[in-house]
Amino acid sequence: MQIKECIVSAPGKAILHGEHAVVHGKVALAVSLNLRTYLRLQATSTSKVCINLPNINTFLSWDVAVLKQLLPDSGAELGNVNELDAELVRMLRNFVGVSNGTLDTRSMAILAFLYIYLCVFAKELPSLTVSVWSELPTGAGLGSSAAYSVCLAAAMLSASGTIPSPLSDQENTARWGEVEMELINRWAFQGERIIHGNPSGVDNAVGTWGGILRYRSGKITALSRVPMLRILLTNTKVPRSTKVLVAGVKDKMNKFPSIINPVLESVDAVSCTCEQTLTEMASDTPTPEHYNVLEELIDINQHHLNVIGVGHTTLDTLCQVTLARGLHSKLTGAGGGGCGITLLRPETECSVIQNTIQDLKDCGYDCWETRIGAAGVQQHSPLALHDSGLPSLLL
Ligand SMILES: Nc1ncnc2c1ncn2[C@@H]1O[C@H](COP(=O)(O)OP(=O)(O)O)[C@@H](O)[C@H]1O
Ligand SMILES: C[C@@](O)(CCOP(=O)(O)O)CC(=O)O
Ligand SMILES: [Mg+2]
Repeated sequence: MQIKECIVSAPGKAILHGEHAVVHGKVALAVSLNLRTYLRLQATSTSKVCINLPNINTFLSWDVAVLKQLLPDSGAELGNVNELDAELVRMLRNFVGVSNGTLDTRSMAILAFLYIYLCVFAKELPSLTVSVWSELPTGAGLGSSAAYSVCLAAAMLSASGTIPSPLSDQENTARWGEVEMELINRWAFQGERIIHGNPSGVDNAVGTWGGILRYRSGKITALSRVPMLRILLTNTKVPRSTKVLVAGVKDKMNKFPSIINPVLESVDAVSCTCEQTLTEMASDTPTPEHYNVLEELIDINQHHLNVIGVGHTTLDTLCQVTLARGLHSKLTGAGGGGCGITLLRPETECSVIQNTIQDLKDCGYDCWETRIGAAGVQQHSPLALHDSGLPSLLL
């Protein structure tokens, strides 16, 4: 099979409000980040499928003939785009040698890759090499799993000819149309399901569309009128697993439904109030009162997230250290460690920001000001990335 080589990228995300609640049908507001995952797919004639994942120190290859044995004899259609094929996942777990409850970083990345590869190329498995490299910290709440899944979906759909390349001759970087992005998003969601267990779909939606999104039960709305927000990102560097944290919230809901459900309702109201405030700020000149509301919402939500059991002492420290400088923070993503966001007000002085960053670095955290609203999934010409500082295996 003649496949089309390609290089794609997708952004990470920060959730402003609604993490965890969004898994249970509540509203989340999420923004794309200027940190991306890049994937290069190359055609080979080795009769092998190779995957290079330097961020997680994983370099593997399989014979195409061996992978063919995983396809059903009947020629029945494999996992369609709307549903995870439980039988294929079970076979892949056996093949990779992992149990159902595995949290192993490598196994989940490999399972997601093989699943999408087998489903998209089911008719004729090609030999190829896929290399992925990310600017995002892995497993820290910034949606690295979704950016990885979006890249896998975009590259394999494109290489198989299922979606056309959006790049014209003169272009270095281009984006797909709505129909193609819809398909990429759906396959990426299946990748997220393999990595997360029970994802809401908000992360892969941001990785696909980029920008600032409102997300509720699969309904994605781009917020076009929002003020330019300045945000500090802090990585506590405490490792955690989204899958475990999401399952923990579900357990708490089952144990104390009358206590936890109202908290999730309240998180929903926080997201809606934040959306309303952002819309007001974009239509009028943002006032200090608007920022006061945004700060209060951050504090309220951080308490809620602690109540549902996804806080961490390092995140408490983040909130205390930034509050000592007059700034408000909350965890972002699954919590339990990982990253937090801090809102910067327009009048916040440079020296305050620099001192806050230094305080947080002194705690052993990484901290930087981020730019939000980056483009969603893109295809690049090899030329576009030549001076980009990406590792040579991608160029
Ligand atoms: N660059 C990457 N290369 C390989 N696997 C990745 C990469 N980024 C993310 N992953 C996969 O995603 C998992 C992390 O997902 P998750 O626990 O949801 O955290 P995050 O908040 O970063 O999305 C990793 O264990 C790995 O399986
Ligand atoms: C906790 C959750 O709301 C976000 C998880 O984000 P991350 O994997 O921690 O980047 C889960 C989800 O929405 O699927
Ligand atoms: Mg994730």
